[in-house]
Amino acid sequence: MGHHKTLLHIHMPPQPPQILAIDDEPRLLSSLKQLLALNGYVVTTAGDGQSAIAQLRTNNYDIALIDLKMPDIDGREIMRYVTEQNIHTDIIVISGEASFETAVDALRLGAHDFLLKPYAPEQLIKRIENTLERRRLKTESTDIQERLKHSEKLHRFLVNTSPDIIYVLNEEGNFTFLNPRVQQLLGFSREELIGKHYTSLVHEEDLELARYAFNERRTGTRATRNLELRLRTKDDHRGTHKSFATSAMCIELNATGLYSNAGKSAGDERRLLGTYGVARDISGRKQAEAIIRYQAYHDLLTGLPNRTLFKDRLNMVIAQAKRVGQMVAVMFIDLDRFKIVNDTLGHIIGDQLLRAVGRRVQTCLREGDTLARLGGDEFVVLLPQVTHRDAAATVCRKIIDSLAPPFMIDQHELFVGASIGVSVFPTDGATDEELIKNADIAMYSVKNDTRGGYAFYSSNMNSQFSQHLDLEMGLRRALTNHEFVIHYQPQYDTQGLHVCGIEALLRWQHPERGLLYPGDFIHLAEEVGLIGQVTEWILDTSIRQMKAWVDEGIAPPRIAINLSTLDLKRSNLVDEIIDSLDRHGLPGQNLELEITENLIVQDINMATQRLNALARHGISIAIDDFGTGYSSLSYLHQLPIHTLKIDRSFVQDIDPESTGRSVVDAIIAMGHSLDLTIVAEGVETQEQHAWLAQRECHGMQGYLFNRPMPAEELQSILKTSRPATHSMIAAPAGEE
Ligand SMILES: Nc1nc2c(ncn2[C@@H]2O[C@@H]3COP(=O)(O)O[C@H]4[C@@H](O)[C@H](n5cnc6c(=O)[nH]c(N)nc65)O[C@@H]4COP(=O)(O)O[C@H]3[C@H]2O)c(=O)[nH]1
Repeated sequence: MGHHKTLLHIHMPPQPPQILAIDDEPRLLSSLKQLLALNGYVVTTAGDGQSAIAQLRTNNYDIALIDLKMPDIDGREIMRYVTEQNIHTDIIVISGEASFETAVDALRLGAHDFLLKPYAPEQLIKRIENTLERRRLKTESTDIQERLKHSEKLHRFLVNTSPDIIYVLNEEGNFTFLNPRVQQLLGFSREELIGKHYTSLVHEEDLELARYAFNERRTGTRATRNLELRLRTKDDHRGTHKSFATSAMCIELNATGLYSNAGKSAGDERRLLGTYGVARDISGRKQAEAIIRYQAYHDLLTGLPNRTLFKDRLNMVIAQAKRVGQMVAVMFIDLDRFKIVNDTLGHIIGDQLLRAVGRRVQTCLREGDTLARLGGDEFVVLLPQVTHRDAAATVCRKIIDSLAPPFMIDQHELFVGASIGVSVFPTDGATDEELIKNADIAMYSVKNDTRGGYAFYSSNMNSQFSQHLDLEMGLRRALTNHEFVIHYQPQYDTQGLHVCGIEALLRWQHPERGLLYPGDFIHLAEEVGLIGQVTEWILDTSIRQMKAWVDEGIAPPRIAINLSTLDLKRSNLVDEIIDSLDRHGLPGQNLELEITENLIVQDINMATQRLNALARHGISIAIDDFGTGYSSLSYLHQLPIHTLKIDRSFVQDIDPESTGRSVVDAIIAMGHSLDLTIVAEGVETQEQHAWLAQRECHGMQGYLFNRPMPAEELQSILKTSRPATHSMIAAPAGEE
């Protein structure tokens, strides 16, 4: 802005006034010069009109003293020149003509003063001083005007470029001023709005709120501050602003009354002029708030409502159902094989699966039903209006059917079943908490018996559930409290004389419930993610036990340890086992790992890789429960398998004329042809033993010989038992 110059020159030090004296009489001119110099003025002289004009053109004079009558160019012409050229020199005419006309003429031509010859010197000095004083006042006032202009410009600039809408209303509430921002934010042009009532800009639902605020008359602390309002936007103004509601924009308003004598003394009359207001666009902030609110009420993974929103809706629905006497159903859905997918394929696939499940379940629901995700693989459904239980049952079946076809995720074909528990208001609970809890209990009962399917809550499920919870809590403590023990069951050779193998079987010495068997808790340990630690403990404990026996001079046969389906999927399993063997100084030849067929079939590549790594360390692999699983025999060639264990259900079916015989026959024949060791489980009778011995089954395990027993008991058996000649016996390191 070029105004700085104007502002600056005020502060410059005053210069001595410059005077040009023009007269054709040299004597007069020199005495004039003397007089002025004496009074401190800087004087230039010109003896004729020509040289006077030349001086005026090139120099700045404050004052020119002009004699009207001159031979060449007279005083009048000089004055004309000064006016035409817009020269800022004040002129004092000194004339010998005393006529009134001459004086008026001179003044009309632009002279500032008129002095009649002859004059007293002090008269001239007085006139000069007056003229200078007038000049000074004039410059000062131009400066002030300049400054005012400048500051007004500045304010206009501030108002016009303000990010906020700034407006002024008159006393009636009509717009008299609006800054250009209104057009950018709301789409209305200023011309359109000037003269209109403010209500034309306020969203209709906020009119009441805006009253006395948008047209605020109060001032100071009582005026409107930070009031949130919605303003209307022009219909064709969609998308140009960030507001999510296209027909409204959220603003924050500050407004105050405008009075005529604002800031003046108290006695003066205050006259209302209108309102001055500033409206700030807060749609960005509103949007951020909306996102935060969304996050607080939604599960970000699936975009479904979360527990908070679900409970909110459930409470509303319960209140309504109470009034009209209706039923409400809450379903608790738990995916059956989700954990396995998540543990083995990773959470990225797991997340995708959850989203896909959410989408499928949603297709089974109607508008008005709510599907929410509580976390993990737990979903809940709210059916707000249920006429009878069958309706809820139908939805359950629909959901189960919808989840039956495999999910294709990242080239994995994934099967996830669902267990659903249902609770119904008002019979199964009066509050949101109760209904959700009881649906959860019903879901657990489904999981416990069948897995997959649905069940309605019934009060006797409660005790089962609390037992389940107790068990879960107890299990978490069992490891640290040393409540696990291992029982060992020997395996005998064909004749049943020599111990040729040992199986380690886990027991839980529960502080209240006594000795628990794996069937009671292994599944739970898998579910709550404790199985890894449990396996590690069994491996370490049984390897240590073996080493202790070796050290005592007992040559123990190979020990078999059961792995859970989840164990083989752990990438650190192989290291864990080798570490444990190394730590106790026991060779891999002493160890056998029992795995089930299902595990291998699920991921044959991974199984091959891990089992080969184990086999390289001399560890042998046994297929447990052989014949009960997928029975896909093809994998047997690929894998380093050493032993097949015939499931006890077949062994116990070995009666004359029964089908069990032919199954066992087939398994044994196949084992022989593949050069595998065959061990029969659950041998309880002499007949079974005899029959198996006749078929040359290599090993036998069962109550006929021994039940699983504590280490000390087995130790005495091992001491008396002579090592069998069969290859199943591991040669203790460094012996033979
Ligand atoms: N009826 C009858 N049963 C007999 C006879 N002889 C042995 N048994 C039982 O048959 C089961 C044999 O173990 P499994 O098939 O590997 O089946 C095991 C195994 O799959 C699993 N398991 C046991 N210990 C562990 C372990 O440490 N880790 C893992 N992951 N699973 C284990 O739990 C299952 C059940 O173990 P247990 O209850 O100890 O049951 C054992 C054993 O006590 C008999 O003559 N008649």
